Amino acid sequence: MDKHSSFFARAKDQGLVWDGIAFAPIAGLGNGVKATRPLKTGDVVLTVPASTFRTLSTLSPRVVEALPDHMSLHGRLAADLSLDNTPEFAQWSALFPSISDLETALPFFWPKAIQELLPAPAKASLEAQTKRLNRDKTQVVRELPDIPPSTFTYYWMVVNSRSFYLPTPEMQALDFIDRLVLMPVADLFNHADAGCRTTFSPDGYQFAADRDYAEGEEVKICYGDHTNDFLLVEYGFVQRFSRWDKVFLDDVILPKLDVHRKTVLNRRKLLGSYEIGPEMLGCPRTQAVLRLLFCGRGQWEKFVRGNSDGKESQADANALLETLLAEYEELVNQRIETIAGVHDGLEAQRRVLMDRWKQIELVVSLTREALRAKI
Ligand SMILES: C[S@@+](CC[C@H](N)C(=O)[O-])C[C@H]1O[C@@H](n2cnc3c(N)ncnc32)[C@H](O)[C@@H]1O
Repeated sequence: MDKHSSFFARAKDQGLVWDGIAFAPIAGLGNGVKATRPLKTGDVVLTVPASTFRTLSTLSPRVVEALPDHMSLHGRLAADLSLDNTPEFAQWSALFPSISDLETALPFFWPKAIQELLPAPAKASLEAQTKRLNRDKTQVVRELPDIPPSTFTYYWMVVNSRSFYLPTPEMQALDFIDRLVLMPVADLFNHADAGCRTTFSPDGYQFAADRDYAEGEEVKICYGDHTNDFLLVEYGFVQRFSRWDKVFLDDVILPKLDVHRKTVLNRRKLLGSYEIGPEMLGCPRTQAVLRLLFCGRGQWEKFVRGNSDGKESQADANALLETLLAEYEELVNQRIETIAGVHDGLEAQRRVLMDRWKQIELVVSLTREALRAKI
């Protein structure tokens, strides 16, 4: 990190305080944060003053004038970074992943043939992400034509993977997912499913150890209770074990729903995210969609309204779940075989896809076992 010493010196001059941590390359994760001494639970390791935030109130006049207020803050921040040619920004952005890092890691940049092999929930996240990016890009191409679209896309992904949530009154007018702040230095923390306690006050953000850390151990934060499909699309990685991971049956259920059933489910906010697992077998959404596939409409309405506990249809629901799990197991095996045989994309992209499908394979098999033991 020596070549970045002027960036960290400037951050200190601006009032950032860190204690017991240092910033260092972490094998396979880019840069990160390490404990430089044993840390005790509650030790404050980093304080970031609000005066160093990059957010709505710090957008450059050019961006404020050119881009409408109704455009996402995400897009406006990406435009702001695209136009920033200050030496301070050059120091900060020298720590960002390169374009080729992002092109390797983020499914958005993958060849279509490899994107097609993503699990359904990851495909849904990718579709939503692409829609948000394209909406912002259209606006920027029109209003700030000197920003090359590829530069905007790069910074849009940088904002996507490095921003924090800002709960200030001025953010309340924005969509929840758009209440964003960029915090140089704090954006070096990597993700774990449990990590440092982050506390916001009008003075800024504080990061405190959530547990004891040994000297040299990596200190992480939790980006949120995200599934691996979400982490892959938004951040470009999959965790080996995560308490927040979920496996869904969407790949086999969604193709079985006709337009009418999709409309009915959509109206009740029950379309997609049909979770499975050995403990719950099928979550309430899964139980609801299973019944929509075989119950009469009246019986289904009673079930989803909570006017029936569904006991009378449970045996049929279990039988259908078993059939769908068997179908999914076959599809998962096919995906694994296909990924092992394709040459599209990069080895790293195929590897992460394979890892994800192997995780799904395990959950499907454990769920089948648990269901068999029950029926
Ligand atoms: C906010 S940045 C964290 C700092 C980043 N490692 C860097 O070098 O700038 C988020 C990015 O770090 C990487 N990352 C964070 N947590 C990770 C993890 N647990 N496993 C693998 N990569 C991780 C991903 O590339 C992610 O998009």
